[in-house]
Amino acid sequence: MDTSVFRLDGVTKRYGDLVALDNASLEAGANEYISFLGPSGSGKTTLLRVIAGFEAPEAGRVFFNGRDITNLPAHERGIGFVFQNFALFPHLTVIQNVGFGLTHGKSGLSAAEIERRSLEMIELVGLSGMEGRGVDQISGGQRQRVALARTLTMHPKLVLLDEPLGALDANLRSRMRTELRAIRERLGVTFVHVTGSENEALAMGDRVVVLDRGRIIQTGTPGEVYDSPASPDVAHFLNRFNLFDGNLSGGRFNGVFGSVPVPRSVRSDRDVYAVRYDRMRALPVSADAAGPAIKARFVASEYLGSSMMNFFEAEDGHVIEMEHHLSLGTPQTFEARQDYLLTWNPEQAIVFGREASR
Ligand SMILES: Nc1ncnc2c1ncn2[C@@H]1O[C@H](COP(=O)(O)OP(=O)(O)OP(=O)(O)O)[C@@H](O)[C@H]1O
Repeated sequence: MDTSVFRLDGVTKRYGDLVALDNASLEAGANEYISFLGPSGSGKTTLLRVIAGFEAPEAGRVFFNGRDITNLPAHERGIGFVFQNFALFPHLTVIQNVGFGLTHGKSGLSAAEIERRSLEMIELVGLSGMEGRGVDQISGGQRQRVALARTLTMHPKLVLLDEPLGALDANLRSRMRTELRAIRERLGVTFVHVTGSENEALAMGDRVVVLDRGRIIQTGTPGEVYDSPASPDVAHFLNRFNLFDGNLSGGRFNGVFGSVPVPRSVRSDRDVYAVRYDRMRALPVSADAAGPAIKARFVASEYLGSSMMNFFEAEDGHVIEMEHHLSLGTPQTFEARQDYLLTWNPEQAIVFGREASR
């Protein structure tokens, strides 16, 4: 039996010669929160639009609640969609926007029932007291909540969110993240969320789906994707790894940092050595590093709230990032334009290569 809320089977979508989605297959269960992560143009929005029914795929099938909906028009699918720009009706009040789908659709509900459901959703998204305001009299974050409440009043089992937090400032974004998760848990809705931000994808998703050039290149929990990126591209999109080119041969990786034994490696079409930013250590340039080491010049630090990011530049121009979590104690300070020796424990590196063991 098909217990998934939605399932994609080999979906391909082309725009002329461009393959926007290439044989994408994916399944989501009830009450899951899925994030799509990928660089600009990787097909995230296209995937969302195919599920919603705004785009018809050239190949493959789309199932929703066990039913093949590939040829069903968007408005008959019962799938909620929150647009990037919220797409609210500017001349309507908050409550009129929230109740719009029920008032103008085929709900058959009485005006009193529509009002009750709209008020319930307005409360859920934390906008009680603002029902009568025009949507031009509320903030960006509040408009985002109106858009969400408008979708939720229709009681969809699946809600698609296209970069819903992109228009919000950092503070509001992190509050909305928490609220979206809470709403999901209260209503038992499956959310699919498109984001270009690796932080958001890792923070919000029960599962993260990584896209690149129209292909799904990895699906896993945030922990799995973070700890075991499937390819150098995934490691690159996560924006948490220093990546070094080189050569994997006979169980050793030869790179700019020397020749290092590689106990485990991941099969890939190219040889890349990845070290997480928070695994890097800086020693005085005269120190004798026992393992891999690169001489690099300190460029700048950036305070990120819970951690400090330090930027170094190697002699070949490669920028190397080193993160220090402030929970681990006071960060090291570095002298501008001074050289340091950057090193790490090779056990903690992730190595990709053509001759890899798996
Ligand atoms: N209507 C369209 N006509 C032609 N090409 C399109 C159309 N919509 C999208 N594309 C192309 O399809 C590819 C995938 O686009 P899509 O919008 O899905 O990417 P995305 O991952 O959502 O990107 P972003 O993060 O920039 O929004 C891109 O190369 C884009 O230019």
